[in-house]
Amino acid sequence: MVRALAWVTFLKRKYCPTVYHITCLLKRIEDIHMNKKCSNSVYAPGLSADMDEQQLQKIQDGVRLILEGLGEDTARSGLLDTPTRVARALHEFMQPTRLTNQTIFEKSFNAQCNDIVVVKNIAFSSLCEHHLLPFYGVAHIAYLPSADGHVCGLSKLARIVDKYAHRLQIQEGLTQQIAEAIMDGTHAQGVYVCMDATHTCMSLRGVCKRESTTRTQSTLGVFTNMDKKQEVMRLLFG
Ligand SMILES: Nc1nc2c(ncn2[C@@H]2O[C@H](COP(=O)(O)OP(=O)(O)OP(=O)(O)O)[C@@H](O)[C@H]2O)c(=O)[nH]1
Ligand SMILES: [Zn+2]
Repeated sequence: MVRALAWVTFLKRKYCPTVYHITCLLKRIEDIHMNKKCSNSVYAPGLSADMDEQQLQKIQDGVRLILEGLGEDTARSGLLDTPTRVARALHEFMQPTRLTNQTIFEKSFNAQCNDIVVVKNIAFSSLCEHHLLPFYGVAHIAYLPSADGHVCGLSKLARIVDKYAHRLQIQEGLTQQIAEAIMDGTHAQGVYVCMDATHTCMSLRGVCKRESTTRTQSTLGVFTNMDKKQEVMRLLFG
């Protein structure tokens, strides 16, 4: 290891610019490869790991146009930095972590567990792909671990929720993607995901039904059996 580091230092010193460019190139190839390989990649589709100047510029230009469309003076002091702020906020929202599903579920614990595990009330927020307005609520997750009794860390279920929530979504698709990711990642025998959410596109505009909430569910593996599903519903909702 020490020798390798010394070697890198030597190379950098001697051929610094070339090494630098090769390192960048390799990193870029790795990024492209990771994004292609993992349809499960955490990157929101269309966004690269670090928003480049071009992407930033596009969003900023779009926000400026929206402001103009709203009849605003984009040169007034209060709005000067707004396009940049919105671009950064959107980017932050759409890209919370670089972890792939494989990395999230890398570790498992041999708990000899052959019963249902339930995690309730995992708060999430997402953006409705129809109106680009937030929808937010809680996810409830139940899974029956793999036949060999391995379980995943509880926080990983919340990480998966965040990963898929931080992109443009409809609630049904989000629910399904979370369930499938847990099923694949933990080799579970069954997964049940239920999400309750408020859609601001429905509560604050349009039909303006402030109190309305939407419940979606996805049922995989053994839980598609009615008895098992009822068991899981009892555990989750009493
Ligand atoms: N199924 C589903 N529909 C959603 C979700 N988020 C928003 N919508 C709905 O998407 C629909 C878009 O309908 P459109 O008629 O194309 O758009 P709109 O004219 O803005 O519709 P209104 O909201 O009824 O004013 C609306 O009915 C929204 O309530 C979601 O997560 N799942
Ligand atoms: Zn909407």
